[in-house]
Amino acid sequence: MIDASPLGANVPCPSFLPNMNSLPFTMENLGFIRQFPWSYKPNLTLYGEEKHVIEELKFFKQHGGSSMVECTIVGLERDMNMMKRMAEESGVNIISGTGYYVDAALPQDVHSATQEQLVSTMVQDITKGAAGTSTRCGVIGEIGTSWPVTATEKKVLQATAAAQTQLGCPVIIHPGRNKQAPAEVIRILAEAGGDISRTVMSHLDRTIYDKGELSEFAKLGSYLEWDLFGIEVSYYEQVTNLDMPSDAQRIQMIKHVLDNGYEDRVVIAHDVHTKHRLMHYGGHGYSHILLNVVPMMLARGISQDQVDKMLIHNPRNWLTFK
Ligand SMILES: CCC(=O)NCCS(=O)(=O)O
Repeated sequence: MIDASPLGANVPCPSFLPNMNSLPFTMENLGFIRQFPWSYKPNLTLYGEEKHVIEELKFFKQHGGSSMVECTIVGLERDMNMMKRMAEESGVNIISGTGYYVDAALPQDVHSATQEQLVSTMVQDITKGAAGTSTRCGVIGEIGTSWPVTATEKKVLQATAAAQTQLGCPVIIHPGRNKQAPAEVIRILAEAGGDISRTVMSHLDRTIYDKGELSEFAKLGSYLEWDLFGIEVSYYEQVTNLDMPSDAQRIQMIKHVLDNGYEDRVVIAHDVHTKHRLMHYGGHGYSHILLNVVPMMLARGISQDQVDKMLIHNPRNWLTFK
């Protein structure tokens, strides 16, 4: 469950629709919302949508889904009690994240905290329970970083590496929107003693567009994640001179790394953080990969064995504490 308002902070309404935020979420406005999802503030929270999220998790389970990694952390309005309820009611395992989102979304107490305090909170969230509950997190992240990485984000990355060293836990990173960002984050984590082989670099869809550069990044040894499956609009509001790839292009990039021997390193996801991607609002929901993407992959020369690695074995290995 997420409030992704930080993603809308610097995204203006389209010039021909300056009052977009006052529009109701209706079928006639759905075209605008799909084109400008981060401009439309009512789209940026899933709070109030619990009933639909639970129904859609049940649908995911009916179609073979069993677990979901839920990366809502400090800065994105995590609610541990709600996630527990959703897991219990839907029957889907929810693996919840601890940690800190991008600098601009963080409360002042995170900026002023010491690295040791951040480590202690993340370790506590995983070993005892998070946010005053007895519900424990199972992963650190997605840790938010910008480009360039800010001082607070560097402190958080160093704290993440220290917590990971203590616990042997999985980590997932949100890189800044620049092709150099993933390697820079890996460098900071590695220098702080982090285990890169147990770290997922997310959002590669909108970060590394070139196959050669992707091959270079893959050599650094992290898991490689394409997690914006289902976003099928090429206009990327966050960086308007970059294209958001289609599912077909995501699959081409994944096939490239699989063909280069990285089949134990690829993971995929939907990163549902807006209303318009829920089935209730005309979106693809949590089952798009299982229902639509896997058949496309198989038709494009990716084997069932490789699909099973991406959907079962690689996530299982990543999520297992060492
Ligand atoms: C809140 C989840 C998130 O940050 N997703 C990535 C969105 S984008 O940076 O790729 O636009």
